[in-house]
Amino acid sequence: PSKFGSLWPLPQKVKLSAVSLKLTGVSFQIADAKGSSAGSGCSLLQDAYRRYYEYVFGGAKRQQQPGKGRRAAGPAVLTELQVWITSPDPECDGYPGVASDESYELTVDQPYAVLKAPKVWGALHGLETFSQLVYEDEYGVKSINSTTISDFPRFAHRGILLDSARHFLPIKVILANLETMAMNKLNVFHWHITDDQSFPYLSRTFPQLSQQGAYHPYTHVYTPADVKMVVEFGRLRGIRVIPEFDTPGHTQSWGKGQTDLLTPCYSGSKPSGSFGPVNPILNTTYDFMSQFFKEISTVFPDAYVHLGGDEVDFSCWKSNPDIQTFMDQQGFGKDFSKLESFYIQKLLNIVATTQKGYMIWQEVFDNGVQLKPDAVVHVWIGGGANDEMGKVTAAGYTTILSAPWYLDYISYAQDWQKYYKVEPLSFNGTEEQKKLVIGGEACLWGEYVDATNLTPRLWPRASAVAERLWSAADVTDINDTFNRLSVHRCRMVARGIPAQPLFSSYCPREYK
Ligand SMILES: CC(=O)N[C@H]1NC[C@H](CO)[C@H](O)[C@@H]1O
Repeated sequence: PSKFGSLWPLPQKVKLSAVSLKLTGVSFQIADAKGSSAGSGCSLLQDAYRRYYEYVFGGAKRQQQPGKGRRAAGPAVLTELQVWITSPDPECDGYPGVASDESYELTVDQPYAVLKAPKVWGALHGLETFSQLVYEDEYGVKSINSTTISDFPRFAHRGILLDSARHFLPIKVILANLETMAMNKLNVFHWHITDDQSFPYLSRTFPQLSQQGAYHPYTHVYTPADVKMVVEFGRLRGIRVIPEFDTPGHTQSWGKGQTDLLTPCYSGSKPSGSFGPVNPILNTTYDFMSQFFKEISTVFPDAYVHLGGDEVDFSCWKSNPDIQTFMDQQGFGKDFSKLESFYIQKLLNIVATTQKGYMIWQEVFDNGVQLKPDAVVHVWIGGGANDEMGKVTAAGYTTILSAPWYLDYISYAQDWQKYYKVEPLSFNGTEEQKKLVIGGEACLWGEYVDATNLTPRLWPRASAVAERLWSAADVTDINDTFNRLSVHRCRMVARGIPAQPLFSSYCPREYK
């Protein structure tokens, strides 16, 4: 077993002792400390206390009395975890953001434990850590060792991308994923909500988009109420919900409901009947995008929206005579990346007027688009990602890394180890450049993933990314990690998450 018990991700500073304290469901409670700036009106914390009480004691089906079984000499009992929010503004009713303070300090001692955090976001992480310190003996009696922990994340942006366009993901699965993210201290849900295959987002302004573009207009859509539920469920767990509406490529489904939006492709002098990327030469395109992203800015409260911009295929633009004429007028010659940049530039300006920051896939940067200083460039292309990290940060842009963490690629054996061994700052650059890397995301694209296999394919492989993004850079001992991750995986299983096994072994409480 690991010297750090089963803590995952590993906190920055941990001092575990051998002094064990008993705790029983009947005599233990989680409560607001007297001096806390968050009182009983802070429903985010009250909700979390109940959730974590359930995690610690809920699983104990067996009746438990303190002192049953091996009689310890006068076992010390832990009766309370006191939660103390120290900042005058606990941010109870706020939303997490890239600058949120997620730090906490946890001291477990007799007769009670104290969890101190400037904001509720750190308290949520401290509650998860506390729940991970509790262990039970063969009689089901719970214990915790006296401990002092001081913790904070190495990176601010620690995300999971899910793709609800290649396969529709039922809300239940999305919420379960948010719950599991919280168990791993991940704090960004990148919702790749639309793509070529389907448009499941029900827009109030343009209802025909899902009416025509969803796999099915009633059973395979996300209503405004569904979106609100995902956003609030995430907020209560300190998780940002960043939607991605990917354009100008990956937009076939948009054209079903918005008929003049996509570029008509030509074969010879006639339209072929197929369509390509968003048509960048029509004013109606930008009128539509203005209204659409205005709505998005009101439905999703996060300060950022992801605008995509990946994998734009130029062949359709090349075939269209009106596009040709436009290219000539603009003096773009045959360089279609200039046309892509023309479109993206106008889109970024539209989104900027909605007071949102934006994230974009790296091609937008690679194609020389003028970005706002707070733009976030998302590095995803495999092979050469280190060079790309160097280039993007040298240009002064905030950057997140996904390239080595495409979890939709599966293989035999323990591939989590290669995700774990990634060092996001291993590229050549100055300290200044390294500071621009705010974190990363594990991506589970949906071509081969739906509700039947999402969770076991994502967990515990994504847990490896979670520790890489939370813990100190020098946490690299793969053997200690294997032991901790094995226990962590069984804890997720015990909490009802069908996380797949690392290797041959067993869990005290198997999935059922
Ligand atoms: C940014 C990005 O990754 N774009 C595409 N690249 C390949 C992926 C599958 O691995 C998805 O198809 C995704 O839509």
